[in-house]
Amino acid sequence: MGEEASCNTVTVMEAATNAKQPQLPQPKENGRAAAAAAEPVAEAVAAAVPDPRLQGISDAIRVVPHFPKEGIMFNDITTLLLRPGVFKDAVDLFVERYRGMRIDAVAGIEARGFIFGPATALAIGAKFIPLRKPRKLPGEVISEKYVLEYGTDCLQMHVGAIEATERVIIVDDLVATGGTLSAAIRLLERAGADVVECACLIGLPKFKNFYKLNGKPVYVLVESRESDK
Ligand SMILES: O=P(O)(O)OC[C@H]1O[C@H](OP(=O)(O)OP(=O)(O)O)[C@H](O)[C@@H]1O
Ligand SMILES: Nc1ncnc2[nH]cnc12
Repeated sequence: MGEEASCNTVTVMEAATNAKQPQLPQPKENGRAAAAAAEPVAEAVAAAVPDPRLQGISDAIRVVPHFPKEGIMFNDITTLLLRPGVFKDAVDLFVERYRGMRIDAVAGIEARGFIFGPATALAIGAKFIPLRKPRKLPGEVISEKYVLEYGTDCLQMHVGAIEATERVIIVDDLVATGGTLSAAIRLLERAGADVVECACLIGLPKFKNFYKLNGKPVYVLVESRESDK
C-alpha cells in the first residue's frame, strides 16, 4: 500500500513568464455552476469543495515504479480506462470546462492524448487534430523537436489541419516537464492558431514550478501520486 493521492483538486498551472492570460470561466464544482456573484460566501464555499469525481480519477491511475527506466514513477492511465464511469468523469470535466468557450479545435498528443482528445472534441462540437510522432502522418507536415523526462522526441502536424486564428485546446494525459506541450503549442502557433489552454489529467508536482509552456495556462485535474496503493 502506498500513500493517498497528494492532490485531488482541479488546478490551472501557469508558466512563470506569463505576461497576459485569457479570461477563462471557472470550472463547475460538484456538477453545478459556481454560485452567482450575488452570493459571494456560497461562491467561496463552492470553490473550496473539491469535485468528488477527482478522487475517483486519482485513485484509478496506477503508479508503476521504475518504468520505462529506473527512477521514473510511471502514471498509467490504462487502469482508469478499464472503469467506464471514471473515464467518463475525466472527459466530462474537460467538456464542462471548454463547452461554451468557442473552441474550434482540440489537438491531441500521440499517444495518450488520442484517448481523451477526440471524446472531448465531439462533445464540444470541435474538430480533432492529431499531433503525431515522426513518420506517421502521410501529408505535408510541420515539426517541432522537444526534450522529455526520459529522452528526446518530435511532434508533427499536417499542414492545413488548422486555420489561422482558430481557437484550439491541447489535450494530453500528463504534464511532466512540459516539453511535449510546449512543442505542441509552438506547432499550433506557427500555423497561426490561438492556443487557449492545455488540458491534462495528471500533473507531476516535482515539475510544477518550472513548466515551459510559452505563457499558456495548463488545466490539470489531479497531481500524480508518488507511489501506488
Ligand atoms: O511533460 P513532458 O516531460 O513532455 O512529458 C509528458 C509526455 O510524456 C508522455 O508521453 P511519452 O513521450 O511517454 O509518449 P507516448 O504517449 O507515445 O508513450 C505523456 O503522455 C506526455 O505526452
Ligand atoms: N512519470 C510519467 N508517467 C507517465 N508518463 C510520463 N511522461 C513523462 N513522465 C511520465
